[in-house]
Amino acid sequence: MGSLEKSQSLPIIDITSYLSDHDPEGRLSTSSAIHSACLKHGFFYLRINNFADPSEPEDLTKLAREFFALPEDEKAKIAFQNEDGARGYARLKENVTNGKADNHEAIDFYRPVDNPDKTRSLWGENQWPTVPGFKEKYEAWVEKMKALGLIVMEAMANGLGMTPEEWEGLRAQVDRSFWVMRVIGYPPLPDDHDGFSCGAHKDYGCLTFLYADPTRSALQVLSKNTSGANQAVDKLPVETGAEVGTWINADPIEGCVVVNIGEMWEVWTNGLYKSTLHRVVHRGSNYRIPFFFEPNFDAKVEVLAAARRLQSGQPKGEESDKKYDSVVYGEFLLKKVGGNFAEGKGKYD
Ligand SMILES: N=C(N)NCCCC[C@H](N)C(=O)O
Ligand SMILES: O=C(O)CCC(=O)C(=O)O
Ligand SMILES: [Fe+2]
Repeated sequence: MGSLEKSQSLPIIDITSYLSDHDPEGRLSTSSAIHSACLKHGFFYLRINNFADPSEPEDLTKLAREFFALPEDEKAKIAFQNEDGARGYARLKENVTNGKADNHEAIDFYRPVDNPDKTRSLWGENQWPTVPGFKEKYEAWVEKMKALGLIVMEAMANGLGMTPEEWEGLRAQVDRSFWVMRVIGYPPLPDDHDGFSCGAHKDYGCLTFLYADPTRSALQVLSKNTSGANQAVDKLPVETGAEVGTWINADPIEGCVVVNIGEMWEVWTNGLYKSTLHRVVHRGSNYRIPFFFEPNFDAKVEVLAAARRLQSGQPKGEESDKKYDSVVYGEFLLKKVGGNFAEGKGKYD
């Protein structure tokens, strides 16, 4: 019993077979494990210790600690309101989810754009802390996570039975990923806080790779599969929408990132994969770094034929009905980002 078992209710999948060309069987089983995890949970652990040295994210955490320890007026020098309303620092409780202030502070970075214009939402420039080494170390992490994004996307395409041509088509929607990197500082959530460290939400895009500090029971994932015999759960009520289920802890595992799929995967798979609600109840004081590998800003995301073949039960023939309208990722993102800040506080609300 105990928290380890809770963690293990989400599968642990090793990406090593996709790091070389020499393991076709390993790739097959990795892809099918990811496929099952996406069908069942929308969440899994990805073992990446053969891809990224564990000391790298630890360095990032130290740099984050240095920045967040600065006086508020120093941090305000890179406030998101000074830029495009999205890129930069957001103070404690400035982010809002489901109408309630989130008990965290954060810096958001996005893919740089060709002709920055800070009067357009999302279209400005990243604001980097002056903490020595911050920009270099974080930029190196972005490069790593972008590469990992493409690798996991290919594994997922294989798991869905996409042809090589179909994978090329999907790849072309994510090869200029409009990625987001957040550096989040969580102070301990007080008992009387009306809300969460981060309220229940789905991620917006494609794949989230979360490097998490060791604080346990912080990230909680909504599980609709409550019948698992071994599944230790926190029987907490679910307060958003019509969703029913139980919250399970996704505690960090050494050498792994926590991966979850965003809403664009629901569209691509015609609802076969569900993007899962999650929230954060952080009782400690620490730093977490989610990297969001997202589609290209102008990607037209539409139901994939491979998903419709799977749904019809005839992998070579018939296709199921289309249940999702297509979405331009950047338009979807703009709406989401517009709702992320308290009324009157955001620049473009
Ligand atoms: N790009 C992502 N996923 N950022 C984190 C989203 C946190 C929830 C957000 N405040 C909301 O209300 O949607
Ligand atoms: O900090 C975490 O554990 C998760 C944060 C998260 O869900 C998000 O930023 O989208
Ligand atoms: Fe999230």
